[in-house]
Amino acid sequence: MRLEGRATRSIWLEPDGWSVGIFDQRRLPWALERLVLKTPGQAFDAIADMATRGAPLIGAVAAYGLALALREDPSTASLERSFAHLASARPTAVNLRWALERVRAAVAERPADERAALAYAQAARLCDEDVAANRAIGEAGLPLIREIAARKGGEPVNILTHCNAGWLATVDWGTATAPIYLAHDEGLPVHVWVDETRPRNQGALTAFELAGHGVPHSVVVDNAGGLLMQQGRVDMVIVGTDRVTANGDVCNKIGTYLKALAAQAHGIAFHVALPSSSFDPATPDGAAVPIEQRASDEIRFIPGPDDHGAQTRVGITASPAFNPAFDITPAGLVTGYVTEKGLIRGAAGLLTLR
Ligand SMILES: CSC[C@@H](O)[C@@H](O)C(=O)COP(=O)(O)O
Repeated sequence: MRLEGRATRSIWLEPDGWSVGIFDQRRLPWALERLVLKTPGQAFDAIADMATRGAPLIGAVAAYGLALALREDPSTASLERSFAHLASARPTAVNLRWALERVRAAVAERPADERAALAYAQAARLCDEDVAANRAIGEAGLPLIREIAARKGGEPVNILTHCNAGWLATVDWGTATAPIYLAHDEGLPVHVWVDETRPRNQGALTAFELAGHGVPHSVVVDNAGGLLMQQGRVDMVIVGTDRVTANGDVCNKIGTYLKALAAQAHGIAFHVALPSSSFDPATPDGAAVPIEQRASDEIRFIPGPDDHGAQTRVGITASPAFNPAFDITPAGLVTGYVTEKGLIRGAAGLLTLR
């Protein structure tokens, strides 16, 4: 998407041709800082500390992390060690292991001196595929917005989203945001309710993106969704996902489930956008997904700039806190899965993704 007037992806190779550039998402939306990853350890830290985040982008960073490891040491021992280490950076998004497996499969049977170049090529291919998949997700989701727009005869289509499933969370376009960007580009009136998404406030990233693309939006606190739906001010909900299991259960950022419950209570469509890399047919249902448990300080403190722009944090509570990062929305609450292969209604159709 466009950033500072230029077409920009969320991950790139630096001019040296081998180190990997990403944005430090911990600093957004206050500052646009880039990080340069030169070692697999730096790739691991960027994922674990959430400098980079979002299921597809985590996969892309891990893929390049494995390429960086093979550049240092192309042995099989190094491949397996780095694979295991990078795979442990975060537990929930299935894209992480998927991407690492793609790279490992491309290099494992090849001579050591070819492995780094092959790994870089595979990581680049995976990134290009993600961009194409997200664009296709946009095309598959656009008719949903068109239908509502036609019904509303010129009134804005109000779309609620949770977390950041935008271009910053993928390589480009985003998943949940791709249909929104395409709708906006073709002149449909859209307005996005952006859930703040405590505790990491990924809604601020979504708002940053939407502002950059000129899409009207409002950030709301996570608890506002129920009221907005009750008042008829939400036409559809669309979210991304970290993993959709074989039965169609959806693991996504904590708070997604409550929005799905509210949407069902009010007869509002609840759509999940996903590339096939987020589908995990090997995990039977949501109960089997490892839910990441993050530090309680993420709840107890909020980071941000002070009045002079210096990074600081403020306390919210001195009490113990419990911080599960994801939740499970049962398949029965999902109206449709918006995928690069089209709109899928019903979990059985997900099997076409693998
Ligand atoms: C296209 S991104 C989909 C999901 O990864 C996204 O909604 C989400 O939950 C991200 O969680 P995060 O903890 O910020 O990595």
